[in-house]
Amino acid sequence: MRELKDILYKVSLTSSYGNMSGEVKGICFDSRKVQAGFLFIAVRGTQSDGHAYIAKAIDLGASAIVCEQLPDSINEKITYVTVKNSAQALGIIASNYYGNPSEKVKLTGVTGTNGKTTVATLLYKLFTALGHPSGLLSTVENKVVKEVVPSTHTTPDPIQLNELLERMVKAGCTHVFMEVSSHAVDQERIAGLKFAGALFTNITHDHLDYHKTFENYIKAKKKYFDDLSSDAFALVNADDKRGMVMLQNTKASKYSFGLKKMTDFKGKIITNSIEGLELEIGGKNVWFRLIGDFNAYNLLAVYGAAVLLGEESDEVLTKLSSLEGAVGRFELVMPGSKVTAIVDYAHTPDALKNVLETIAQFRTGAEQVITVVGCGGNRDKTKRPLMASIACRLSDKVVLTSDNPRDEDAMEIIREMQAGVMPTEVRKTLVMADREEAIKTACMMAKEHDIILIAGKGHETYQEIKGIKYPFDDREVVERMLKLFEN
Ligand SMILES: CC(=O)N[C@H]1[C@@H](OP(=O)(O)OP(=O)(O)OC[C@H]2O[C@@H](n3ccc(=O)[nH]c3=O)[C@H](O)[C@@H]2O)O[C@H](CO)[C@@H](O)[C@@H]1O[C@H](C)C(=O)N[C@@H](C)C(=O)N[C@H](CCC(=O)O)C(=O)O
Ligand SMILES: Nc1ncnc2c1ncn2[C@@H]1O[C@H](COP(=O)(O)OP(=O)(O)OP(=O)(O)O)[C@@H](O)[C@H]1O
Ligand SMILES: N[C@H](CCC[C@H](N)C(=O)O)C(=O)O
Ligand SMILES: [Mg+2]
Repeated sequence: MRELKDILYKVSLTSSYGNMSGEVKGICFDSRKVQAGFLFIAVRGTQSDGHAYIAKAIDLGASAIVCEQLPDSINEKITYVTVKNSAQALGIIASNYYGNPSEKVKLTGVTGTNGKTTVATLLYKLFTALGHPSGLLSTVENKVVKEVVPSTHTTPDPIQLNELLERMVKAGCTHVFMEVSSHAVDQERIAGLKFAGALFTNITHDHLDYHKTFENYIKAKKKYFDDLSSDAFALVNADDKRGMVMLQNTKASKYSFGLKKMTDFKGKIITNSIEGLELEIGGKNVWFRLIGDFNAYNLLAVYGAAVLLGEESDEVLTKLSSLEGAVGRFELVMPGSKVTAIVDYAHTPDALKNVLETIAQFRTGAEQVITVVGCGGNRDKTKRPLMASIACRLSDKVVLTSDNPRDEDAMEIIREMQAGVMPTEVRKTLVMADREEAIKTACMMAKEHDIILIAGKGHETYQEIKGIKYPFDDREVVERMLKLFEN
């Protein structure tokens, strides 16, 4: 039996009314999911305010309410608890409700604009290969040892998150690796979690629709490090302008990695080819299967974290050297075809630039680089002209298309992208809002040895248009089109 007062352990209450020893049958922050005997936590969101649904939650059987402000009319049969920040309270409550699972594993979080999925996935694969039952919480999928649990967010809400962590503990996981998005930090989805370690990959332009300014975006990431405990480690990319800023106010032990400065985990690129990367790392030259300079940073982050988690350096490098990255990241479709087709999840200006610059390093110059790219709807609009501009500067032909338009008009998004196309580059662009047609057109235009980059959706198996997720997989579409034009 779980009593309310136990579930509220470590939550700082500003007031309480009613029975604090009642049994809590479940916890919930969405009134639509409340059942009899549940605790409802009213959270202020971006679209609406959970406080407006307290009465509805009680109608559905909620017996206790956590809120920042009491409703005008109080129901004598219900227990009310007020707190300063109910989103933060929700995190702590969810941890308590599921038995504080993050304290029973070594939980390592990865934050940064790009590279979170790659680093978290590599860590999960590495620790599995090293013989540690592990868990993963990522954009692509969640994993409880080998069991796949579909993912809806980069970082799940606190209830899903702690429920998954509890399942991982029960399945015997000793280590868990998770992505920590800036939205999650800002919305307190990770409040109440105990981290053994935290990693910072980089910060570049993204999510200004949500954070409004780049400074706020940096602050959200930094808060993650500010809140770590003194027995955790914080490992940051020293070559990123904001890497050391992340460490400024943390109580955790401070470490850094990089290619340029003197750091705790320093690497050097020896060879960078379409086959992989050779790095000087941990005093050795090691071959890796990942492609592109940016992946040297991801590999160093993984190596550093593994060593800080107590693994033996040589064994880490041996195992890491045989691993592949995450699906939909620089993924070659039908390798060996006449045309090289790459699907990549680049959905920020920096990621797109990195991927196209990587391609530029490998190309001979005789072939064409054809890029198919769009930008997501209901997301940072200021990325749109920048991404189109980068695509044009670094490609021979560009097909501007749709990503996930969500609630926006697909053509309007493309028009905003076109604002970034210089008059001299207009002749190399085509507009084709239908993503399948856009990929088909790229394949039609491609001659032998040409390179097609399909950017933005990576592993996604849907396209979201006006609230409906239609099945769509870049990898499947390009494979079908390549076969169509093979002969
Ligand atoms: C903008 C954003 O991040 N929104 C997230 C947020 O929802 P919200 O603040 O908009 O919620 P709201 O609709 O205003 O509702 C406020 C409160 O009222 C409650 N409510 C609402 C209606 C009702 O009838 N009853 C009721 O109780 C809601 O349950 C909620 O508690 O909190 C919800 C629960 O945690 C999230 O599902 C939701 O993610 C939306 C769907 C989303 O698309 N988020 C994206 C932007 C996101 O989080 N992305 C990051 C990755 C970004 C990256 O790094 O690239 C991620 O971690 O996935
Ligand atoms: N360290 C890095 N630096 C810059 N770009 C990177 C880095 N790692 C990956 N990328 C680029 O960013 C894309 C997304 O990578 P990944 O999925 O690992 O990032 P993410 O941070 O998890 O993204 P999201 O915020 O959507 O969860 C890749 O497809 C690649 O184009
Ligand atoms: N985590 C990112 C993913 C973007 C993927 C891209 N395909 C898009 O839809 O914009 C976001 O939610 O902003
Ligand atoms: Mg991710």
